[in-house]
Amino acid sequence: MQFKIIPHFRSMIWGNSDINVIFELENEMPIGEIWLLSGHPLYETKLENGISLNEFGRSIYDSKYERFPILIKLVSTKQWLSVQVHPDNDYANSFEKEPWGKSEAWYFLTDGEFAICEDVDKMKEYINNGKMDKLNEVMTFVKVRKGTFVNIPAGTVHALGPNSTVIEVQQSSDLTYRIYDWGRPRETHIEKAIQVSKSIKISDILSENTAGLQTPYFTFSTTLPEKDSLIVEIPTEITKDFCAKIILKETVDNQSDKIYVYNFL
Ligand SMILES: O=P(O)(O)OC[C@H]1O[C@@H](O)[C@@H](O)[C@@H](O)[C@@H]1O
Repeated sequence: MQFKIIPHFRSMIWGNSDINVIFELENEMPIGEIWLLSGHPLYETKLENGISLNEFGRSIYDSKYERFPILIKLVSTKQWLSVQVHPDNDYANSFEKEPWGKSEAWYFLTDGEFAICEDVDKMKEYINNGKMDKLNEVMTFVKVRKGTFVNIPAGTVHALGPNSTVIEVQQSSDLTYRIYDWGRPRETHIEKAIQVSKSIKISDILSENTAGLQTPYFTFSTTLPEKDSLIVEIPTEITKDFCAKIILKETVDNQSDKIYVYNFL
């Protein structure tokens, strides 16, 4: 059985107006995110048959989760996103009354760029000395090729770069603590960010020339699982009818123009 999921478009200051053109959208602001699959209260996606994702989820896992446990977006950029960090489960439970933190991972559909901070103590020094506009000095900048996977565990200080389009899989959370927004006037959340930031090495999160990656929360891959599983299938080419599909306990042929998310229940 397969169910198409109706996508939802979110404008972002750093978004990519090419997406507005592809989907023939009239929004004045560029679209930055297409929410492909979400049970999050900010936007709950519906399946093609009118059922909400959470309703569908409950028919599978009963009341084990308060909402569908993963959230999948297409993120497309023209500018840098903020330098930011996400909390882990413990912090989100204790201080945000949220069921989950936000570990995430990206698959680059285009060549692109991102940055992370490998030395959080140094970042704190810069923040304490008011050197916010020099934070780029404590970031490691990485250019990547189309087809690269990047894991961003909660606590990683990161920024997705301009002219990058990624499929982003994450725990179902919208908790983002911004540290620096490149001079744009949006709110920052420095105190919380400092509490949750961890030093992470590039070599531990970059997966080039691999079939995918596994996190404690999901598997994200160019290949299908060996055993029957609940699978989300995502196309790698963006066309007007671009959408994710849920595939339920069915043997599907591995297709080279699709990527898959599974092992998330
Ligand atoms: O705070 P801004 O720059 O708008 O970025 C917010 C976005 O950041 C990305 O890294 C992802 O975590 C997205 O899920 C999130 O919505």
